[in-house]
Amino acid sequence: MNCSVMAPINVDNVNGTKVESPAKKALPEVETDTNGNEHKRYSYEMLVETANFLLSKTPVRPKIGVICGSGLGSLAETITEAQCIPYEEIPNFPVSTVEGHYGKLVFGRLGDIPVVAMQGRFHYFEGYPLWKCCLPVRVMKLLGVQTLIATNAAGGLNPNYKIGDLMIVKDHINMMGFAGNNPLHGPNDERFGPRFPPMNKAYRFEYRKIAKEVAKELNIENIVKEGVYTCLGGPNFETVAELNMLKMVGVDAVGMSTVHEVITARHCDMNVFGLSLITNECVTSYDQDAEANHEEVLDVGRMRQEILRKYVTTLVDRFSKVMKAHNP
Ligand SMILES: O=P(O)(O)O[C@H]1O[C@H](CO)[C@@H](O)[C@H]1O
Ligand SMILES: Nc1nc2[nH]cnc2c(=O)[nH]1
Repeated sequence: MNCSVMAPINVDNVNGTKVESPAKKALPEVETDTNGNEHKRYSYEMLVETANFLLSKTPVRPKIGVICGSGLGSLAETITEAQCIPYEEIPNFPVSTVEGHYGKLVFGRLGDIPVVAMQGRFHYFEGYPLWKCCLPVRVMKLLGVQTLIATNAAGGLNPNYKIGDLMIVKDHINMMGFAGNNPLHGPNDERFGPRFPPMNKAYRFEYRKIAKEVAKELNIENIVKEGVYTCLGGPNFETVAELNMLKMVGVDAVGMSTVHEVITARHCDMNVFGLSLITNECVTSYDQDAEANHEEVLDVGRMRQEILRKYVTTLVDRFSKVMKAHNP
């Protein structure tokens, strides 16, 4: 057998000289996506520059970050003492291209709690590699954010879900990851997290419990469900056969985001809460006439904006109490 021996990572060799990590040498500077667009890989130092830029623009030191899903940008309008920074002005940041995503970072307070909200996220179907879609999550980490609340609009696959329901994300299935597309693909930077992060506790149990209690307090428990989310690459909505396959493997709601953001957040040890707004019913039979469309997604976001604002503001308050209890 002809075995080649790999150089060990960052250890002295027998001659006492430093051996370089092969991973460091393999770092591709530029990645070309399937549309032929080039995306320059960022370094840790570039994200520190981004975070420092943001810290120089605002006195807010957020501990909780919120990602507003499609049509859910109004969540950020509840933020008081708000300072908005358009993505175009932020060094190294991508820009939003989807209707219903404004493309601003909003710093301020939800209740008493200092927060930062992404009014607009980045999706794979816009042409961004997954690692670039998740760049803001790492920037949030560098800003001091400990808890990420990721919201999204999603199609309801579970037959018990109705349009306008809210789904606490219990878990996800990383369908794109099955095909090798993962935001952590490529060289690992240990300053963010480990090479092989666990993912079995992706959505914090304590937060899910609180979210169910708060739903009762706010008298919205009849519309609050809990289930499994999956993200597909999009931008097309799913075929009947695809949806039936996803149903069989235990998916309750389908979208085109969130999973990679949550993986990135867990990799850098942020606590995560996920919330889906069920904006449309997934069509799982050839007899149904309905067709999914983005206008309906945005309309349902508008319809639920008041409830969502109240729910998320209360959750931020409760989560911050838990955070203080853990880190007095
Ligand atoms: O996941 P968010 O950003 O909420 O948006 C969801 O809604 C859009 C489709 O209407 C897709 O972008 C899908 O991902
Ligand atoms: N993939 C997908 N994303 C959505 N976002 C909102 N609704 C849907 C849906 O039905 N499917």
